[in-house]
Amino acid sequence: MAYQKIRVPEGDKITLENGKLNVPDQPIIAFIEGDGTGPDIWRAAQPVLDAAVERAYGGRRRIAWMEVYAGEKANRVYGEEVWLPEETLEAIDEYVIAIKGPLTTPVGTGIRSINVALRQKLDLYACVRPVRHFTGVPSPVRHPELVNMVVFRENTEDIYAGIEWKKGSEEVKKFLSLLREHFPEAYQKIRFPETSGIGIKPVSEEGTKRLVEAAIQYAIDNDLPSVTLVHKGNIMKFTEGAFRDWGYEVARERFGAEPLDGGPWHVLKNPKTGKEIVVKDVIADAMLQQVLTRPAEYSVIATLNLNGDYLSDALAAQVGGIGIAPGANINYKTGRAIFEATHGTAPKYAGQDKVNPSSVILSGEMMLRHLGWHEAADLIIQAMNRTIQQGRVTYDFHRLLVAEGKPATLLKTSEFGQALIENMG
Ligand SMILES: NC(=O)C1=CN([C@@H]2O[C@H](COP(=O)(O)OP(=O)(O)OC[C@H]3O[C@@H](n4cnc5c(N)ncnc54)[C@H](OP(=O)(O)O)[C@@H]3O)[C@@H](O)[C@H]2O)C=CC1
Ligand SMILES: O=C(O)CCC(=O)C(=O)O
Ligand SMILES: [Mg+2]
Repeated sequence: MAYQKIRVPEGDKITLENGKLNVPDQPIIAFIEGDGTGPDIWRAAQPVLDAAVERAYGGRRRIAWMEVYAGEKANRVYGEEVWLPEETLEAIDEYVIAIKGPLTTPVGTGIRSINVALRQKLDLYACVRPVRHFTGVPSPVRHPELVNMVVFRENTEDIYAGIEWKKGSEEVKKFLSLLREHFPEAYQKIRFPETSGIGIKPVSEEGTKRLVEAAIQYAIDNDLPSVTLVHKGNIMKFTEGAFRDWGYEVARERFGAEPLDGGPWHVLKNPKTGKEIVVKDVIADAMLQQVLTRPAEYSVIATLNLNGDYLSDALAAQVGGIGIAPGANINYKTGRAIFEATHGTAPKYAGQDKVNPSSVILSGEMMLRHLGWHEAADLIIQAMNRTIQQGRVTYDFHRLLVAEGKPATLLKTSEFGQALIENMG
């Protein structure tokens, strides 16, 4: 396809065959630099990913990076108020895999999230956020090494669908009159109808089942002991409660799980190892304390969009903070994916070459594994371990290490990237 502003580099397309990726030696991979600190971290991350590929494959493989635009940079390239150009979506769709920096979303006004729009428009239904501790990373908890979880956050529905109307708007008036006419009892429950904004929370059986299926399959493929469905189903019975019920249903229907001691927990046999995998559920508020008090009991977590957003930042804090929290948005049926850090644009640090690039680098590490380039991914993990153990860290870890009276060398974003490259292989 011919693009207006996107320059397609020399290289080959990743293709999809029966849902499996076909990765050439010089794959074209799209990237979005991001807003705020996005350019700082991407400038540090790209050389690290390139060095890992170069060292793992001795020049036989190379990523051909293709910049695509979204957010503030799209305004500069395409003109004002162009936040997510159609050709950005087309290019990611055509080239299958992308990695991105964070993009700004204003609070209470202005455009809706471009991050969320990318996930929804490309139907990247699973937001996968692994949370693990690297030895030497400072943490506010006493045993961060017990935190080893992977959050599967539903990525396309829930209140992130963006169906909401402002207080006093024509839309809200129309909606309230519809409610008053057809659902008078429900209407009575709205405490202050004249001054309410209204939001809608769609949660579907299809959306839930494909997400929980991906989470259980991940537990099978990675020989993990449990999948926990996290919901607020006591209060929101037909959305979050249904999520739990559909989750157990897919465990039974798709994986042959059976109720454990009469239910509601289930157990299934991992077809690859013969070991048991427990599928359990925990109510979301209790889960936020459980992950602090009994983290070793949780492994894979499957949850709805908002719960997953909260939980992934809270879990990241336990292993050093969102500066080291990677993620991926994946459609497991097609293999299409956008890799991105869990954190946002951290605008107060923009342009200072200061923040931690680990989240986006580890998102790149996830991307390399998704491509099947495990040797390059392993080099990144090895370099991360070495560099952190040398106490060479960015401001976020440095301030915690200093507070603990531990030795540490303060590095800039770019210097941390260089240290990783030095420590590779
Ligand atoms: N996927 C995406 O693109 C996301 C975008 N956003 C957007 O980002 C903007 C800012 O959101 P905000 O709520 O401030 O959250 P951020 O995640 O941007 O920042 C919150 C705090 O987290 C810490 N932090 C963030 N990134 C890093 C990093 N790379 N290294 C070290 N520490 C880091 C900083 O803590 P400290 O102050 O303690 O140093 C920072 O002040 C909003 O517009 C929001 O919508 C938010 C989340 C995800
Ligand atoms: O899109 C945004 O601005 C925030 C998204 C977010 O917090 C997340 O995906 O974790
Ligand atoms: Mg978030």
